[in-house]
Amino acid sequence: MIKVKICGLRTMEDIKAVNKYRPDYVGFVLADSKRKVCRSHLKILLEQLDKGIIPVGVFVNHSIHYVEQTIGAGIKVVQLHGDENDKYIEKLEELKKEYDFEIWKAVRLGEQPVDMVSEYLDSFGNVDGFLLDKLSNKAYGGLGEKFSWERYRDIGKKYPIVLAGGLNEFNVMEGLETIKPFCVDVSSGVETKGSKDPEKIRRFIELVRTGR
Ligand SMILES: O=C(O)c1ccccc1N[C@@H]1O[C@H](COP(=O)(O)O)[C@@H](O)[C@H]1O
Repeated sequence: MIKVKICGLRTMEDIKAVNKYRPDYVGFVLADSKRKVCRSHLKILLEQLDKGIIPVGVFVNHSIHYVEQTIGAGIKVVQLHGDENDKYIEKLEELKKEYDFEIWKAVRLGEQPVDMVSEYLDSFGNVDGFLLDKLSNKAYGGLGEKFSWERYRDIGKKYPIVLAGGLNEFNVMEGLETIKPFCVDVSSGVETKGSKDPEKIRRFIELVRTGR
């Protein structure tokens, strides 16, 4: 079954909604953003999160030390959404001797040639997933903008892909069909006036799981 990640949780109300509708993953943004949570607040939210839901930390060019401490706080997937390179990821992988976690590298797509993107993905060796998002000069992510799925449709066949960027209940089925990811990731598309909307979360998860 396709996995679902709901990203950008900030409040106890958000936690209650995901505990009720049960996505596979939830994301907490540790980077500068209107959705940023600090680590002490993250720990409080994680205490209330259903243990069957996997918590993902979204990092942008953080130090390895900071990421390690956040894994220590209970994060199970490290989503690298900045300019982290293969050397950075090699160092992070060292921590797998001590902690049980996955690494997802975000790749932000604009107009880059498909071959170049493939080469770039190959340079990362052992990451557990590639998260495809829209490239923008406004922010590293969370903008609710989609990239050209058609242009990159062959990438999904070769790599474990998390599809992100501008997903919502009206376009996610087309995204699944075109990119064939193992997981879809949504933040802006399940918000109303800047806050997570439990009803949109429910509809998004139900649609991905049942096709209706
Ligand atoms: O959500 C943010 O504010 C954010 C900030 C910095 C890096 C990544 C961020 N979010 C990630 O962006 C994608 C797409 O989100 P959207 O659905 O288009 O709003 C998603 O992976 C979020 O985890």
